[in-house]
Amino acid sequence: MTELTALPQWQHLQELASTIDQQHMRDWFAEDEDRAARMQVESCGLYLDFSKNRVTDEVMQTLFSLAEAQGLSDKRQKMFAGEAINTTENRAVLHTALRNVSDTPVLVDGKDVMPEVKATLQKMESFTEAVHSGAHTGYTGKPIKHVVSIGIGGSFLGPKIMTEALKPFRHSAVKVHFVANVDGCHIHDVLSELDHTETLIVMSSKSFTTQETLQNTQSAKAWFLAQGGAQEDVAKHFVAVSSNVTAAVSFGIAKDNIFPMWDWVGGRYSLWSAIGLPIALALGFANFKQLLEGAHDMDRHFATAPSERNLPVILAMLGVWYRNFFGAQSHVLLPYYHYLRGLPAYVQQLDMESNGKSVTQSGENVAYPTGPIIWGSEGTNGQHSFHQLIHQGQGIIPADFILPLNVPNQDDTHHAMLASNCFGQSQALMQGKTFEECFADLADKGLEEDERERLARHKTMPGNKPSNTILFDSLTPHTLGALIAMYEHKVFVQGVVWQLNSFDQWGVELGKVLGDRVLAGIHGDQDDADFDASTQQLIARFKHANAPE
Ligand SMILES: O=P(O)(O)OC[C@H]1O[C@](O)(CO)[C@@H](O)[C@@H]1O
Repeated sequence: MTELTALPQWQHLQELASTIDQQHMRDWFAEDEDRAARMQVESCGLYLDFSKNRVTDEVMQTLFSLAEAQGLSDKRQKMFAGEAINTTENRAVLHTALRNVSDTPVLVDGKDVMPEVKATLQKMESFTEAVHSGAHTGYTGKPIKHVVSIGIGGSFLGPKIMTEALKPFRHSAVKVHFVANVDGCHIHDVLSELDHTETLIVMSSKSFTTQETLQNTQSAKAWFLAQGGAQEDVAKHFVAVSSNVTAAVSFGIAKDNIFPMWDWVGGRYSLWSAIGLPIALALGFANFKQLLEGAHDMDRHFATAPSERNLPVILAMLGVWYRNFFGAQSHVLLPYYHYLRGLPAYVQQLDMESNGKSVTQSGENVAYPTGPIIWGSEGTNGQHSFHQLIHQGQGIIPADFILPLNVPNQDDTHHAMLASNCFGQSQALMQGKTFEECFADLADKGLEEDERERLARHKTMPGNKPSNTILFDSLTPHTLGALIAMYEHKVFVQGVVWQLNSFDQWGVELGKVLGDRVLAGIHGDQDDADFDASTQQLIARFKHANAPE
């Protein structure tokens, strides 16, 4: 395959970028009254206005052509077809099969995986209904009122953030709590509020080897027993989701209480699998199903829409444009909806664990920037904090503004203000305010000319800062499914362009191994000489502070 940077499309984009760097979006809007109408797309309940980007039609066409030159159509087809595109782990990548609500079979190594997927969904549905109806009780016969979901990374962020985002859809029978960190404060705080006879623990770990999740589950079990539960009562209160059924059984989870998943589901793509059980318990299975259906709609859109109308492809290629041709180091997500406040953290794992890589599929060092830093928080809070840097700081930070047009349980006053802030911010980022405008504004302040000039320089807003605006009618499970799947496919497209394997995460392994060794060092089971001088010093301080009196 031709080196990415040697492709004619890449070279052409470089030329276009140097011209566009001299132009201002403000002028484009003034000169081209069709711009906004042309640069908008709507599908799966999501509306995208991408007109406030530093792109022309020619740039967009060249970006789409670059994606094709990198094999987008072929690789997308391979992903949906269950080919082993995760080449370092020799695995298929089939989160799309988990939400395949059609009757189409999906083959992995010649075997249709859909019967297993459907059987697991059925098991989730029956269990959720049994908990909600009170058919599944705790060991004293009391109904389950609290669910504690224990898991980390993809076994935590998806369930937690989807449950939070869909708060208006919550089922009244149970309240779901989440524990991820091995920091004991978290599990202690959650469990200390609960009655063990009414509590169900859902332990979620694809690998069943993750230190944090194993330890938190052990602590939860110790709590359950200390509160008066007996070993034979554990089965009524502990279930697990894992692809490692053998390890789950030897840990002590009853076989019937294990919800399976498969190695072709990546952790950060797993909320659609049984990892979504806490979502179903929190919202009811029908709402979980709607989430899957929304994602499936986005899958169909991604697979079939031409690039010009394809939401994930457009977003991905705009990201490539800024990352590779304008030096953008990060991308900010700005959900203007309190319940969607967790979205930046969700997309952060999705994007940064997928494309935070410097070696191509074939093992060569990349010669261009890859995955950006993803960050952000809910509007309007960010406006009174970090937006300053987006407006007047150096470089560009492309932004996604995300807003539901309708919200539940609110009067219109708040929502109109929220929307006006959202639209006002993207407008300010785009148009800015010139030195001359700022200077004129200071005319009647009674200032000396040089003071007016000095202040106007500080007040000048460069503008020309890019953003997308994503709107939807209201945040239903269906819309949320489509929104999350859109970001998943955006990450996929960027991985294709950058020639990365977006589905492994070797970068997290060394820290785990060394962390285990340090733990052995703390317990005195590992020789000090095995650590560098700094680490020895830190361990010594920790041991000293925790030494028995
Ligand atoms: O579900 P598991 O196997 O416990 O893994 C949890 C998380 O840990 C990671 O492997 C990274 O450490 C993530 O990719 C994953 O989502």
